[in-house]
Amino acid sequence: MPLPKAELHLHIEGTLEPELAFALAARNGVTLPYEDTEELRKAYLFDDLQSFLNLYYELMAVLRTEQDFADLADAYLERAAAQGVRHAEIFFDPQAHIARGVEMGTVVDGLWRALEHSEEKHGVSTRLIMCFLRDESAESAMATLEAAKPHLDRITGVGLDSAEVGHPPVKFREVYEAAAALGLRRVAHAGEEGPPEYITEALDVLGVERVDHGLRCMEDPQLVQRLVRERVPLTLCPLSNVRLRAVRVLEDHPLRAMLDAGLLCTVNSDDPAYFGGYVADNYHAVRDALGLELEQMRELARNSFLASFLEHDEERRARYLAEVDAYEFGR
Ligand SMILES: Nc1ncnc2[nH]cnc12
Ligand SMILES: [Zn+2]
Repeated sequence: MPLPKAELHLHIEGTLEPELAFALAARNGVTLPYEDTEELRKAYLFDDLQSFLNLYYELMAVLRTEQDFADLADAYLERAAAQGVRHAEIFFDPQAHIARGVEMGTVVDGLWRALEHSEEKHGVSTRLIMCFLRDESAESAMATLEAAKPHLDRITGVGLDSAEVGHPPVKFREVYEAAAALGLRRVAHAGEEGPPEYITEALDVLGVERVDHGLRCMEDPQLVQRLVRERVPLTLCPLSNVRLRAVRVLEDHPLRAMLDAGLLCTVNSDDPAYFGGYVADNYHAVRDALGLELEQMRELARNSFLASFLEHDEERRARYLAEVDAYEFGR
């Protein structure tokens, strides 16, 4: 049995495996510019975030109906459960779908079809986090928030993703203020490719409660001190960082140094269909590359529940934490 954990940084569109992409393409009469899954997999060699995003947005063309989104989410939840995930806070990118004529309601209702049965079917509790594309305008983000209003009973929070450099958090100040006024939780990608200043800005201007990635905080010791002091969780994605060349090899990943510094680190998969592993694969990869002790593996799992948006369900959080404490490795 794998170590129980929460996954807090997972783009549902990034779980689109080549086999499902081709199945959905056939179902929807969409032609993909790849002969087969093998040829598609050969395109999974990325130079940076943008080169990945190009393929990520291209493949989304196969997602058209509620059932497509339901199938996508259900496939993820099944895999996640097998990797020990007990709770998943799932990002989705509505603007990327709306741009193709797929409405917000289709996306949310479709995802919900899978999420509403997730506990009984997979033993995984869930939350949905709607991300704004930071390389689109602030006006577009605001219109997206407006379009989400009829669905807010199923959306826990907002996030910020896509191409980071040149799109600082401050661009989305008003949108985040409006989201906060609606009672939505706030997170943002910052410090993946962008500088440490983007992390500070995400905290001070957007009021985020968690930083997605936050990798580059290590360049600024004062920022590290602040993140430790304020117990700001970071949702790290080690295999993603290697594939998108934020770090050269996993052995160079700063995770161990970050834990030693007292940062509240979590390990997540980001876009597992593209980066060579789901969340337990990420845990195992960092354990092997960085020589993490079993107690550090437990710390990562504990952190994932502590950093989750489960506070309206403290009983459940306590149950998950107890499962981590009781977990025996190697059994
Ligand atoms: N790692 C990542 N960074 C920014 N935007 C993304 N969208 C999907 N994955 C992403
Ligand atoms: Zn991400």
